[in-house]
Order: sequence, then structure tokens, then C-alpha cells
Amino acid sequence: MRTAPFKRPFQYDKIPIDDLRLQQERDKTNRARNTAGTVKRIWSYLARQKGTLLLVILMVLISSAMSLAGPFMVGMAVDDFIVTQEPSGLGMLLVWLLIIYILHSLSLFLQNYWMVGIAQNTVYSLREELFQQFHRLPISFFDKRQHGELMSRITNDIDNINNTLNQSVIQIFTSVLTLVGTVVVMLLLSPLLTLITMATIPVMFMAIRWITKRTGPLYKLQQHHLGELNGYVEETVSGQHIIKTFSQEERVIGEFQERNENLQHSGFWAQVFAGFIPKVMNMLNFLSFGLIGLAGGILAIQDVITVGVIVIFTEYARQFTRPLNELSNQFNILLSAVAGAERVFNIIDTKQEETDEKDALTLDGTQGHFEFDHVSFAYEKTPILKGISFTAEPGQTVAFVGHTGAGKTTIINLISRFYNYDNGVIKLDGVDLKHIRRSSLRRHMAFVLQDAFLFHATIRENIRYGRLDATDDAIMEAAKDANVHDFIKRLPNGYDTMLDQSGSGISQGQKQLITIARAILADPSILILDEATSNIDTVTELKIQDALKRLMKGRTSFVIAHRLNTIQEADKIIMLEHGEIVEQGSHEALIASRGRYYALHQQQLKEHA
Ligand SMILES: Nc1ncnc2c1ncn2[C@@H]1O[C@H](COP(=O)(O)OP(=O)(O)OP(=O)(O)O)[C@@H](O)[C@H]1O
Repeated sequence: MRTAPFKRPFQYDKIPIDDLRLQQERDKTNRARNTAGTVKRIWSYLARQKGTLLLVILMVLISSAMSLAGPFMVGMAVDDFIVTQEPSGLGMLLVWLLIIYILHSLSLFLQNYWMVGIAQNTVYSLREELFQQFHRLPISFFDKRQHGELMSRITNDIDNINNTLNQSVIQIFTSVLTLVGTVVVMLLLSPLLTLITMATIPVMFMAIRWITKRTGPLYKLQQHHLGELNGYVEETVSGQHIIKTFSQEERVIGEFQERNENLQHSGFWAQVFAGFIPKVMNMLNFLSFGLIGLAGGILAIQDVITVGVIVIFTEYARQFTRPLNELSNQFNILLSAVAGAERVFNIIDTKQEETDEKDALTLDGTQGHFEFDHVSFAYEKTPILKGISFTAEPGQTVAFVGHTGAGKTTIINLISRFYNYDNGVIKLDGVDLKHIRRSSLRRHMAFVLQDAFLFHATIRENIRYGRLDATDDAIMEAAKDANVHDFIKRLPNGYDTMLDQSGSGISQGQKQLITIARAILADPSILILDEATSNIDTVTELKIQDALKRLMKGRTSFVIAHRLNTIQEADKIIMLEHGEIVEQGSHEALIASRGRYYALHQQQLKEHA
């Protein structure tokens, strides 16, 4: 087993400077493009809860005032009762102090309670809007993006907004109020001592700036390395089969080690520098106490101020540095949350799936007669399909064949109107598809796709997805027709067997049979089958072929098949090349004409010989 080298790993000059630079570049792109606009938009969500927000502001005012009043009273106690050694009113003052501290705690508790409510309501609305938007966006939106990226919008970004609203917003308010309040009271008590107290601030600023200039990018680098490491672990865990079959374990361990070392380096320095901040603050606080004690003592001896004022200043000095520090921290968190919010809003603002025409038809039923008339289509600006013309009679099976990238899936995408065709016309029962409501068109279609997708639900619920009002008997009948009933019956929990998201626990073929049962139950007039029989053992393949034959009977079916032996019985085979139809006809006719299909057929025969 490999062990990680532990050779002087923590030299600062070993931090990859290029990585730091890269991180700084990334930071720039990670900022919101329109910070003011995004903040305004977040505000519009908060403004829906004006009443509660006012209460929070009131509580912040009270807590800030109380944090000023506490030390002030202590100072008064020193002057009035301790210096004078006249303790008669001390008891009453202690009661006041107690009230101040209770009020302080209570206002902190309530501001937190109300602000958490505001934050939760805001992210509830955002999550809801984002999820609804996901379901209104066209397929092209998802085709262009990675799933992980979209997941990150609804998890990380929204979480970030929540945390920022919960903590940073109140912190920023409180810090500003406390800072202003402290300086005002200090100035009123003694402008000279205020200046002396503040003498350490420039030093503090410089020290913090020096540290954060280093920790900021290091922290982000650490996050970046952590993300890389997590991603790598996730990928290798889910790709275990492939790693083992290609005997890549050693290489994977080596690559992991590299990522682990990167994280170790950046993590070490990020935390070392971050650890400096409280130490430096403490040191400067003590310096400031010393200065206040010295200067305050001299001023008190000269009767310019009282001893109580010195007590108040030492307390305020402590209160003073904390908000300064917090402001700079919270500001960064706030900026990154605003950037996240902007990404969320960008998705919410993305153009939704084109709406149907105003007077679009709702199909009650359909014969399933399709006609493609010189249809052309481009993804963005890349032309894919050119002058496609063919017909599919009701109940016929039309198969698309051709090399990878020929445009088979694209034709299916046009039939189901996941994409809009640019030129020409596609007609269903003589009506242009564009005049038919998308939802009503798709209601008459069922898909059995290569990547059989099952939900995290029971087998029964997965089949019922085809027709929500189906009875248990109808589900069982569909499963019987799909040749999967016997298999389900043999499972300990039968139809109530829970499937996990990846559908593990059942084979690829069984998954496919369940999706066929789902399609049978849906009882559509139009069927779309995408390479439904690849990677499956012969017995299951026969079962699938048999189930499909039953499913396709009496329905117009479009089949994408790479293996020509599965489509020989199709009524029409359409051979595509570079987005154009080069041949069409029955298997026998195409073989007899000895053209492109014949060549492809011969090639496959040789490959499987
Ligand atoms: N969402 C998309 N955006 C841009 N181009 C795309 C998109 N989907 C497919 N293409 C391109 O369109 C062409 C046709 O792709 P299509 O998926 O229709 O081919 P196919 O015949 O189904 O291939 P395969 O047999 O590999 O599934 C390819 O060049 C492909 O790169």
C-alpha cells in the first residue's frame, strides 16, 4: 500500500503561486456582475415580510443600545459608588444592569428568531421558483448544462443565501450600529481618550490586511482543492466497476494522493494565517488597554476625566475591534452569496419553453399518421437535419439507422417537440405539430429509452407513472404484458419493492422491462424506442423483444437502433447520413438495392461473426 510522503510538506514557498493567481482570477469571475441589481432583487423578497423585518431592526437597535449601556453603567458604578465608597445606591444600579443584560439577551434571541423566519421564507420562495422553472425550461437548457452545476444552484447557492440572511445581515447591521454608537459615546465622554483608543486601529487594519490578503485566496484555494478532492472521490466511488475492470486502482490512488497533498498544503497555510487574526487582535487589544490605562490614568489624576470613564473606555475598546473584524469577514461572505443569488436569478429569468400558440389544438386522440415534409433543423447555428421527408402510416414501425451523430435522436427530438424545427413541416394526422399543444401531443406518446430511468419509489409506483389513475390490477396486467410480472412476484416485497435512484438491485434488462410495462400502461398511440435492447443477455433480450412487439402493435412507433437485426421487421427503415436521408424502404428492399444500408448490414454481420 502506498503511504503519503510526509517530507517537510508545509513550506510556504511551496504553495503553488500559479494556483493562487488562478484562484484570484476565479474570484473575479465569481463576483456578481450586477451586485446592486441582485441586492435590490433579494430586497424585494425581504420586503414581502416588512412587519417582521421592522421587528428585527428594532431588536438590533435595542441589542446595540444595550451593549453600549452595560459598560456605561459599570463606569457609573465605579464613579458613584466605588470611588466615593458610598454603596447605598449600588443595589439599584445592579438591578438596572441586570435589566440591561436581560434586555440585551432577549433582543438577541428575538432578532435571531425573526430573522431566521425571514430567511427561511425567502429561500422557500426561491427554491420553489427555481424548481418550478426547472420544469418549464426547454430540454435544450438541460442539454447544454451539467447536472451537477444545476444541482449546485438549488443546494449550495440557496444554502449560501440562507446562511447569509441568517447571520451576515444581522451581523453587519449590528456591527455598524455598535461601531457608530461606541465612537459617539466615547467622543462625548472624552475626545482625547477616544483618539488614543483609536491609535491602534491603523496598526490593526494593516495587520489584518496583511493576513487576509494571504488567507483570502488560500481559503478559496483550499475550497477549490476540497471540491476537486470530493469530486474525485465521488467519481471513483461511482466508477468502481470500471476502475476494477481496467485494473486502474494504483493509478487512481496516486491521483488521489496528489489531490490530497494539494489540499493538505493549502489547508495548512490557510488555517495558520487565519489563526493569526485573533492573536493579533488580542495583542492590539492589550496594547490599547495599556494606552487607555496610561493616558486615562494621567487624565484622571489631572481631573479631566473620572476613573469610571477609564472603565467604560476599556470595555468599549473591546467592543470596538470586534465589529471591525466582523464587518470585513461578513462583507466577503455577503458578496459571495450575492453572486450565488445572481446565478439563481439568471436561471429563474431564462426563457421558458416556448409557449404554445394561442389557439393550439388539444388532441383527444390521434391516428398516429406522421408526415415529414422537407424538414430542416439546426442546434443553435449548426445545421443538423437537411430536407427530411418521409411518412409513417398509423400503426407502422419506422426505424432510423445510421452512424453515430447522423441525426437519429434529433429527429425524435423534433417529433416530441423538445426542439422546434426551423423549416419544412411535420404533420400529425394532417395538422402541423406547431398547432398542437405540446403537453397534449406528449400525452399520446410513450418513451422507452436506452437509459431506463426509474424513480426512487416502489415498482408499482414506477409503473403507475404511465397512468396515475391506473388500478393495481391494470398495473399487474401491464407487467404481465411486459414479461416482468414473474420476476416482480419473486421479489420478497413484490410490487412494493423500493427501487433506489440508480435502480441498483435489479438488472438493466429488468429495468427496461419495467419501463416497457410503464409504457404499456400509458397506452399511447405513438411510441418512441431508443436502442432499447443493448447490453442485455439473450434470454432477457428475447423477453424484451417479445414485450416490445406486443407494445408496438397498433401504435405508430419510431425506433432508433444501432443493431440492424432488431429492426428487420420494421415497416420502414430510414438510413441517415450527416442529417440527410440517403435511403428508405423495407429491410428486404434495402438489402436488394445493395446501397448504404446493405453495406452497413454486411459490416455488422462481419463484426458479429
Ligand atoms: N443539444 C445539442 N446541441 C448541439 N448539438 C447537438 C445536440 N445534440 C446533438 N447534437 C449534434 O447533432 C448531431 C446529431 O446528433 P444525434 O444525437 O441526433 O445523432 P444520433 O444519430 O442520434 O447519434 P447516436 O447514434 O450517437 O446517438 C451530432 O453532430 C451532435 O453532435
